[in-house]
Amino acid sequence: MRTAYSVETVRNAERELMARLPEGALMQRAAAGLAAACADLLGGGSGAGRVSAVGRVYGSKVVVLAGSGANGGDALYAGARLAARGARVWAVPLAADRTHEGGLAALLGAGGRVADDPFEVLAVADLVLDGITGIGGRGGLRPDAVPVARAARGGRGVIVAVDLPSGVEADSGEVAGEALRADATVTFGAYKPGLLIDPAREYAGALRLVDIGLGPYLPSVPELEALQHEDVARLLPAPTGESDKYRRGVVGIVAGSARYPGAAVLAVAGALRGGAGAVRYVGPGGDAVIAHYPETLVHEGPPSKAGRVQAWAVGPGLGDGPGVADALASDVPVLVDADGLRLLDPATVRARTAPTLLTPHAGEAAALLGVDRAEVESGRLAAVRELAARYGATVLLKGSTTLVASPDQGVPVRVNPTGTPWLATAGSGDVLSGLAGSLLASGLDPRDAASAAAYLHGLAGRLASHGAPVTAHEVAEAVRGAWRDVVGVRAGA
Ligand SMILES: NC(=O)C1=CN([C@@H]2O[C@H](COP(=O)(O)OP(=O)(O)OC[C@H]3O[C@@H](n4cnc5c(N)ncnc54)[C@H](O)[C@@H]3O)[C@@H](O)[C@H]2O)[C@@H](O)CC1
Ligand SMILES: Nc1ncnc2c1ncn2[C@@H]1O[C@H](COP(=O)(O)OP(=O)(O)O)[C@@H](O)[C@H]1O
Ligand SMILES: [K+]
Repeated sequence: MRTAYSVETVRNAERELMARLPEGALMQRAAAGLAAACADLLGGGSGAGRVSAVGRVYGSKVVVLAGSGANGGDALYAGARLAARGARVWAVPLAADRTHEGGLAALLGAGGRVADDPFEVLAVADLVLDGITGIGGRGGLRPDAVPVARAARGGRGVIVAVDLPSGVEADSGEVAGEALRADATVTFGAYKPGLLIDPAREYAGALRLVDIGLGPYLPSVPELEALQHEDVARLLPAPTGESDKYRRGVVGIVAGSARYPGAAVLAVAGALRGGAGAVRYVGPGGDAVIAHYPETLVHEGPPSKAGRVQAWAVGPGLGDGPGVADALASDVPVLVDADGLRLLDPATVRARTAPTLLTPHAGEAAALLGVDRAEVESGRLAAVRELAARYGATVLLKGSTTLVASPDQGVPVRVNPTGTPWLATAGSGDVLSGLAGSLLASGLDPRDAASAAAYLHGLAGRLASHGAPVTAHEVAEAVRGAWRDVVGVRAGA
């Protein structure tokens, strides 16, 4: 599990740890880890967007952009370490009289210099350390930092953000104004939410975490968590000798309409790959569904007359078709997506006795919240939390970063680490609905079902795409490969 902690939590932990260490020790740990990561990148270490051409630290040209806080201190001390290994290092202090004194002295003592002309050195730098702001930064870059940041980006050097790319909001992932896009970010003690959530995540490049000993002082519950293969493997259902199709769970799919018949097929395609023992389709698209998947049980509806299911997934391509209210009136978990989300009444959802899972994209989330789509996209974390609270439901917010929030207090939001922008293709959300509904039917709680489905769906997207366009149907077909990859089954086994 990868975890992320808010600025306040990180600062509290740092305070406790610092009280037990000699003055300045923590900054030295950070600087040592940062310098090691830079040496790796200068040596051609991969992972970052740009790769340094110099091949070694000795003789390389390094520029340190130093803001007025401790973030600048980290960068300057790391610069000093690189200078001691033979790099030519220039400092560019951005707040002349408030530069970290100890850091600057260390850099000058190791043979580094203050740049006479920042733009001249940025043009030739092999590596630029962005120490303008870290967790103390507020708002985008200040105007005086903007030309320097642009020159850094315009040069050929690898840009390494210290703790965070300067200009991004650590707690929310928002970017209010201009920020410095990095090739790699070396972060200290813990990931911050902004490093994992777009738009800020886009600015961070490859992530590296430097352990500065904060672990024992961080609370057990983070603000944000990202499942990894082993976490998802533990969640996925596996049939046993006792299993039969009903015990494995039956998922009901309410999707498709005369206008969108394909949505029924795609939602069923996802559901069939999701671990339920049977898929029951309810709606007008039964013929198309059977033509593609004869293993589906079909019924014209309404859902309450279609037979017992352990969970419903309602909404993809439904248009104004019926079925949402009927499914919501049931006593089993219900996933509501797409057209099912229109006019969804919070009171109806809150009154349900079984869990509800909503899966909006940014446009649907914006409509539910009564705000602009851009507001949701720039503040995903706040939007998903607000929706979960308002509806008393688990919410999976789709998009470039997929987030899953629980309505319960003190439960970390999950951020999905898999996926590819190639998933932005018509119908891929329908596949996700079916997949998540199937996992709900097989007994996962809504938060686990949503995050495991997003994980598999994102991985399937990557496997099916391999860097080329992919269709929703192919994503569904690749789910089995993703599942095997997650549970560690090798081909041929
Ligand atoms: N607290 C600790 O124990 C440790 C902190 N560390 C470093 O310290 C950083 C936090 O240091 P600080 O609290 O001094 O804060 P920062 O260095 O992140 O930034 C604060 C300074 O930046 C200025 N500033 C704020 N917003 C700005 C903007 N938009 N544009 C330009 N300047 C802006 C402020 O006026 C202030 O002087 C961390 O991110 C990390 O890099 C590390 O050394 C590890 C240990
Ligand atoms: N830029 C992106 N990067 C990664 N994944 C994306 C991006 N845009 C969309 N997706 C994913 O693609 C799927 C699209 O779903 P949705 O918006 O419901 O489309 P549709 O209604 O056509 O099925 C979701 O899983 C979403 O998270
Ligand atoms: K920074």
